[in-house]
Amino acid sequence: MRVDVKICGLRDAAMLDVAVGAGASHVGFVCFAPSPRHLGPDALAGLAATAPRACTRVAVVVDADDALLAAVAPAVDVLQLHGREIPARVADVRARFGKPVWKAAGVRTAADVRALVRDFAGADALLFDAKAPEEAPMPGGNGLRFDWRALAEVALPSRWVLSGGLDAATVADAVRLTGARAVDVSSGVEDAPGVKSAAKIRDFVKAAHG
Ligand SMILES: O=C(O)c1ccccc1NCC(=O)[C@H](O)[C@H](O)COP(=O)(O)O
Repeated sequence: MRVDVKICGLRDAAMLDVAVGAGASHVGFVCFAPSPRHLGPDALAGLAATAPRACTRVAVVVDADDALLAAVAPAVDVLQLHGREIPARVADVRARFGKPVWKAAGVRTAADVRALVRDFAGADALLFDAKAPEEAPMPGGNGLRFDWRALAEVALPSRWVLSGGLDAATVADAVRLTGARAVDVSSGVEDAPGVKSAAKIRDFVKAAHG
């Protein structure tokens, strides 16, 4: 079975086309003002509308309130909550907005992974990212990797996504070592923060599928 690939942090139609053409199954749009990949709700909706139906559109938000979620949810297929949302908030967002919810969080140790799996059984998928440094302005999109061995010690749910510091050079090993069926990348397919590279996107998807 082909590994699902989410190219995250897309900001323009040209790179969206590259991602879709390369074979990405998911495309991600970040709505979080401190991010160099930030799109406001209108820009996000406009770009998401151009994605083909076969591609799953994911909105990435951080501790978003209902007003923001109401603005982005109709434009996408999945809401990725990438902040300090608690399990009850995940359940609330699922019920209120009628979209699958991915809970994303930074992990460092097997204990972190175990806690996430235990606490967020109600999420439609878990996205394991690297823990951001305390001083980092963003909880994700930092190009940082965690020790994938943390995943091996925990019974994982059926739907989870491997993320954090992946690139074309590492993704095949990451898939082989973790058994991931879905991977996510942002910095690893960029030339600079927020500036996607067509060549890196193509290389990443090819390596993930390889
Ligand atoms: O990408 C961002 O700018 C971002 C900002 C705030 C929260 C989440 C963000 N990205 C979410 C993603 O799904 C990223 O692809 C994921 O964190 C991995 O990023 P990277 O390590 O740069 O590949």
